[in-house]
Amino acid sequence: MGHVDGAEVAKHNSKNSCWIVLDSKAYDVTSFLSEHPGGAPIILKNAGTDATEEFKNYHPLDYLTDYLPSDALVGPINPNTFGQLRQPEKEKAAPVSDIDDSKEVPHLSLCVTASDFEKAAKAVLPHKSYTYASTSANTGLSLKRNLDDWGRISFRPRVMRNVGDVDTRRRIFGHSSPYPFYISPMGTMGAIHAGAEPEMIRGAVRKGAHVVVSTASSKSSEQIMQCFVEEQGRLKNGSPTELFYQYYMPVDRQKAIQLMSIVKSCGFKGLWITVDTPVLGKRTADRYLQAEEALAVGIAEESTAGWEAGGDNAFAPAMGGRPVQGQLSPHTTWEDLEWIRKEWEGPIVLKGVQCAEDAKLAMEYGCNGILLSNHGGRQLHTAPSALMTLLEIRAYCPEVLGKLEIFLDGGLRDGNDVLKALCLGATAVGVGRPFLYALGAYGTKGVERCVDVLAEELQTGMRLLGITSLDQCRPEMVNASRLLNEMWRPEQLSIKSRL
Ligand code: HEM
Ligand SMILES: Cc1cc2nc3c(=O)[nH]c(=O)nc-3n(C[C@H](O)[C@H](O)[C@H](O)COP(=O)(O)O)c2cc1C
Repeated sequence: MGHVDGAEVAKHNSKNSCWIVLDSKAYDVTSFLSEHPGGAPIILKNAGTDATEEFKNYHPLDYLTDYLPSDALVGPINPNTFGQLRQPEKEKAAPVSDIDDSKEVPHLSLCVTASDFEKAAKAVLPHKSYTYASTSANTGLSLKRNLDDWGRISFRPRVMRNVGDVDTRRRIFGHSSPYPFYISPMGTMGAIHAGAEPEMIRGAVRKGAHVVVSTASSKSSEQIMQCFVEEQGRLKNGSPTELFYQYYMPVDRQKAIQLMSIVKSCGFKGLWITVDTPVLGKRTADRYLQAEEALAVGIAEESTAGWEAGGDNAFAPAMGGRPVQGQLSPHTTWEDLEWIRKEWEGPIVLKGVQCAEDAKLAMEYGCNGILLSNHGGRQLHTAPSALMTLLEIRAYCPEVLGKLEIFLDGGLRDGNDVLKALCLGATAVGVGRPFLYALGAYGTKGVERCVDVLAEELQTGMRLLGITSLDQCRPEMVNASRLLNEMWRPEQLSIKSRL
């Protein structure tokens, strides 16, 4: 294949003919524009340029062979002609290359609650990145409910209990952590901080918090695990942090098995299969942004193309808000757990269980844990909060609580609230956005601070509640009447036996 000159590539910079240089090779991506899960505008802005560095912020180079048809390759770039390429536009929705000094980020000490990190992130992140992190489904009611429900349960504290020393340790599948909370899986951290997942992991390891790593990460599983091992090495393997893997099942069975074997060989301690995303929810803020971007580069008609509305393989890891071909299948069923179990011997958690019936099924299918979650309010409109689902489980299939490890996530912004979940039978709680915002605004230091903020609230909360270890959490320490009043009730009370 002959070499191509930069000047030739530079000419192909429109939606009618769009070439781009990635990893020193020119590609004709004209027909791929409408299929790109991250949207056509971002590629068009980089048409005729060398976009390798920006590309690597979002995805591994393997994607070029995985997702582009082989005839898209035009040829390697003539090495002396890089200077002839178009120069990328200065002002674009790029991931933060570092903290942007021109914008004011509050001093880290001013982040006193977990919610404060959002304000800081909003101040420094590019609009697109902040939108990606903060967006939620439809009218935003699922997200709002997640945030509100923690406050709708109150404590019933005991006094005079000698609470001088408190122990906040908890185990997840036998792996001890200093805290009963962990960092939830979130995709595309490269859009939030140039250090991406490794930056997040470093903060977690320094504090001993467990992390669930997303399939949709900006870095490969191997890179993430390598960073983990290096950071552990720096701390003489003294950190209790372990990494678990959040699994979006690829449609292609071979790829699904291959991914699982990578996860296994990397040494992740458990598989958290996301089951609330057969298709992507309607991410409203992302949609506005896509429409604006498309209008700005004059391709409004592409923005309503079929690939946006969903299809057989509909799934997009968050930011683009578009379905990704070949990713999670809407055809997944409970029976799939049978072959998954053959391939994966370690703990399996179903992430995204939202009613008592499914909690019971998860137990019957041999799962080791369930994560009660509505994906941070990013999927189904008016989905139940995790607390609501937990109350349902207590009412209709309490046997699940003794058999499975129970995790909750969504809207937790105060360490005290973790205690409410534990009193009602949870093992631990996942925290998402606060850590992402902390990463975006302050990198590793922000992640560490976010752990400290939650941990301090938790410790104080335990003392004020009158307990010194988490084993002492009991249902009678909380008043959940308000949520119980609104809990789902079967039309016929015999449902309990049918669950
Ligand atoms: C031309 C070859 C390209 C291919 C094959 C490709 C492929 C993909 C795929 C498969 C995704 C889905 C997300 C995932 O699975 O991780 C994605 C998302 C994305 N891509 Fe690309 N991409 C290309 C070029 C680019 C370029 C040049 C940029 C930026 C300069 C870019 C920026 C993005 C962004 C921002 C997302 C959204 C990330 C998310 O939603 O999580 N892509 N791309
Ligand atoms: C920006 C962002 C990206 C996410 N990416 C994923 C993902 O790749 N896989 C997944 O299972 N859940 C993902 N989630 C959902 C989280 O794992 C978690 O369920 C949710 O964020 C918890 O709610 P919180 O952000 O209010 O704490 C994502 C959430 C956010 C905010």
